[in-house]
Amino acid sequence: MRGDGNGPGGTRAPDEATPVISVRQLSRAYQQGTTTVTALADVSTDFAAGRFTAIMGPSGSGKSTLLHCLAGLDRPTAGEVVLAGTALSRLSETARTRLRRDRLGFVFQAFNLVPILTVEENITLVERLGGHRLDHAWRDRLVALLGLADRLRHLPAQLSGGEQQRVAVARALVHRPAVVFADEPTGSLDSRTGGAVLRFLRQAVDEFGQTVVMVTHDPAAAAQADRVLLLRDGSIVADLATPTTDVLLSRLAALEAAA
Ligand SMILES: Nc1ncnc2c1ncn2[C@@H]1O[C@H](COP(=O)(O)OP(=O)(O)OP(=O)(O)O)[C@@H](O)[C@H]1O
Repeated sequence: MRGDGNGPGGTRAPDEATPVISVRQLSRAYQQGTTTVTALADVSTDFAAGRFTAIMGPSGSGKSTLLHCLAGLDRPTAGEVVLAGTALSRLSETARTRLRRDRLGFVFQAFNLVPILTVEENITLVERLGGHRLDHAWRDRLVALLGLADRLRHLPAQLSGGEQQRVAVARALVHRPAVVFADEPTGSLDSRTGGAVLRFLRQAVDEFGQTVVMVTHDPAAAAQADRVLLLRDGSIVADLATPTTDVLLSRLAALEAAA
């Protein structure tokens, strides 16, 4: 069942009514020589805790820019992101780095594992970096759920793409982040292994109350989400509740045709 269940390691699921991210009049412009490119134009929305949101849209519509601004990886030109109660614009670069490390989890298309560390060391990297004391029972549960128990001493290069992405997912969830940001998490995987990653993200939301925000080009992946935001030219043009793959395909085709 969606939206209820226990939080990570047995805590209560977060209150769905409380936005974990609030975005107000967010704009991001890039200067390219004498031209200004508007990547985001006056975006306002909220992301409820314990929900799975996908962000879709044609190439260049601003998906990555939005994700990067939400996660404090990029600074907007105007507007504000309040993440887990903290206004990002007020933070120094160091404080934003700390917030990303301590409160957020990231899954990228290219896995981004540390090649010289074992699977176990990659999963617990946050502990080495920040003196974070991890809940080892929760870590072991994640390892088991993601089918990684017999891979812990391997190096990333010894794993398949699907296994590497499952390690990245474990690393993203192990410190119980306020939000997991996933940028094309299935983009480098075939549909079967990508499906396993998506099912696990869905399970993390349903059973552990995790909040997930994912950028994807794949309508079948986005159809796993509770909510899909469609972007065009840096603006949200549709906000859809549990759309099917077919609905997303036709909405995206209409956006491409109108471009
Ligand atoms: N660092 C940058 N410098 C200049 N322009 C940029 C930069 N990053 C993004 N842009 C521009 O901003 C717009 C939005 O880019 P963004 O990468 O957010 O789109 P996207 O929807 O994620 O695209 P894609 O699906 O192709 O990854 C595009 O026109 C892009 O060229």
